[in-house]
Amino acid sequence: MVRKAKPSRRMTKQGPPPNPDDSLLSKKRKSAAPAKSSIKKQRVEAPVNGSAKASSKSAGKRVPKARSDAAPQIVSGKKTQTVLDGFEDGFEEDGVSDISGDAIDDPDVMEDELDGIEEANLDDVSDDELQDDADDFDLAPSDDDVVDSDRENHAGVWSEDDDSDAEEALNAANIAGLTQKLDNQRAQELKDNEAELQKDALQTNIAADLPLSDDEEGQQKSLLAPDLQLLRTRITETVRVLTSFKELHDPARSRNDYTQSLLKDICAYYGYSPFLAAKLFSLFPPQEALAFFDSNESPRPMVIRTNTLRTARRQLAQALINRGVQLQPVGKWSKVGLQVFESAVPLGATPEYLAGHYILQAASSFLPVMALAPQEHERVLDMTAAPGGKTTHMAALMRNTGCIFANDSNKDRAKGLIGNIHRLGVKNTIVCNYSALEFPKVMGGFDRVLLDAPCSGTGVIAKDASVKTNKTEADFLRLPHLQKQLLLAAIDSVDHASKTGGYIVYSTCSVTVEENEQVVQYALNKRPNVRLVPTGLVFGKEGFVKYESKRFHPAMKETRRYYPHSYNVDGFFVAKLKKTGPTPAGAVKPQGSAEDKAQQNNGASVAVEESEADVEADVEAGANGEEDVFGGFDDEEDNEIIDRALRKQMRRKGIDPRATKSRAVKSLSR
Ligand SMILES: C[S@@+](CC[C@H](N)C(=O)[O-])C[C@H]1O[C@@H](n2cnc3c(N)ncnc32)[C@H](O)[C@@H]1O
Repeated sequence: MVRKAKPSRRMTKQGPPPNPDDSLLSKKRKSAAPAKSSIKKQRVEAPVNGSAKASSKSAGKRVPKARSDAAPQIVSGKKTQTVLDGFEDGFEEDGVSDISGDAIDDPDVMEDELDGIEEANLDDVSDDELQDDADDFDLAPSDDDVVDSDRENHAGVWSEDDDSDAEEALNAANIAGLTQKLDNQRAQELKDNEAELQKDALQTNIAADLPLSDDEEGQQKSLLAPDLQLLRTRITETVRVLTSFKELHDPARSRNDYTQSLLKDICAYYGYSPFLAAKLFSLFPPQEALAFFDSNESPRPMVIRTNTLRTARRQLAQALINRGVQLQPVGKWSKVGLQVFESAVPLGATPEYLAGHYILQAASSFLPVMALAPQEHERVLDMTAAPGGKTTHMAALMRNTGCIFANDSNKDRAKGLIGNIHRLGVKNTIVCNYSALEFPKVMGGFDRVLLDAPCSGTGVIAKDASVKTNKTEADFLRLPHLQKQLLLAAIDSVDHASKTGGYIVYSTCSVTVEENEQVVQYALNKRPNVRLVPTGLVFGKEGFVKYESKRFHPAMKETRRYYPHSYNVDGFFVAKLKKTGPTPAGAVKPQGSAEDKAQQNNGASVAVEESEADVEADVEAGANGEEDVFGGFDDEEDNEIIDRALRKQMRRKGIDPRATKSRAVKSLSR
């Protein structure tokens, strides 16, 4: 009987959350230096079973690293049992396509490995048999498995032929040498610790930036190390006051006063620019904001998506378990995700990886594709597709039928896209290399379009800490402008009369309102022939209908927001739109479409049906007596601000602002 240990926060399944609480407020901050992403680093120490420490140690013993190419075998009965627990609640029905003969015959599938995996079907094996199998493989490494380098080295020195004097002398010399070595090591450690403390103190720069009370100053002078602790305590205390302001505030200080000093502390503690700290802080109540900042200091769990064109999740799980990977289904909401807790092998280089049985993909990246729900035999456009995580997911859902156009404007990134398409055995996809802005002209009439837009990345700060400092006001003008234009292009590329679809999904890995609700609202205003519909996703927070002075369409609550502190996934936004009528006059028509031909033949404009969303928006606008209830979408004004921001940014990047605008835009959006 295997008892399950209470999982740590990092190992909890991704999905519907525990509420953020104070326990989340005690993580050490991470500097804004770009995070290096390596598989090793992403490894989560928490085990599937037992305490984190004990398990990671024993796993290290049980699974020698050099065994990545070893023949599949069950390494530990305990581990197998644990994963079976996961299978019970998470693997009931994979709902995946059978592995078609085609897929297996594909020359780039490793036949041997597939055979092995087919044999490892858990359905066919009883629990007892599994336990028996597991017992055959002892947890302790056998003599054959482990090369004891110490034993080899000492053999010459301590052989039975040595005479005892020489042995003693050698022993003494050995001990002296060892002692010296340990002393040196210790001295070096002390030096390193000192340097680390100094560095921390420099990074926080507290003394220079913040006015401190006499008490705090006294404490600060005594040692540099407690600075962070002091700062943390003050942050927690200020949040406490802001949360129960009436009861706890000092009458001499206003709410704004508290908020400003809290923001300063947040910048110092976590390393954000004041601009971004304020922007992100404004999205949440103070306590939740802190949980958000904290969660950006630790990585999200590593997740892989089963490629159901090649295998089934249960089979993949078994194959990886046999290689010493500890994993579990990502949560009930996904039938293809596996969360990896620890791996004895590099997950980007296993035979299963090379054979395209899975792709390393963040859990939240599943969500836009699940919302789009592409159907078999449809014609689908992925406007910004590289490196293809979502394209290949769509191909799997469509069981390699129909046709996907996978487009990306960046040629280099498109190479990665092509690589993934080949590795994963995708056969229904055409890769193209246009600016997606051109798309309705290049081709239209799609059943569904995915726009996974380029964005500021404020949802993935845990992966790329440089976002903390390198995003400026100009980025939050330039990016939303591009996103708005791209979304219009996406809408115009869809066939409103599609028998099976007519849907557009807009997503970003950013949490800012400017890049999400505001972009969707702009599209609702400009395209009365679309309306927001439910995403069909079983978890996620509602999009804002109200943010600061802005008011959005009530249907904006159908959009979904994802936060690292709420669901332990990357920050994400997903909106789903249904096209209800033809593209309005004046908008670019899909080339070759009936509307395009009609326009070219008659020079006449096509009538626009008024959508529900539009009528509602008009009614609301009228009721408020305002011209534009949502405000802030004045194109001319927008363009002027963006031009100015672009010129400024170009000068900073050393580009001549007198260069043509289109060239400048191109160079900056690269
Ligand atoms: C968020 S990434 C897409 C990730 C991709 N959907 C996936 O799941 O692997 C955004 C992509 O948009 C591309 N991009 C940026 N501007 C574009 C444009 N105007 N037209 C087409 N692609 C663009 C970038 O090269 C980048 O690959």
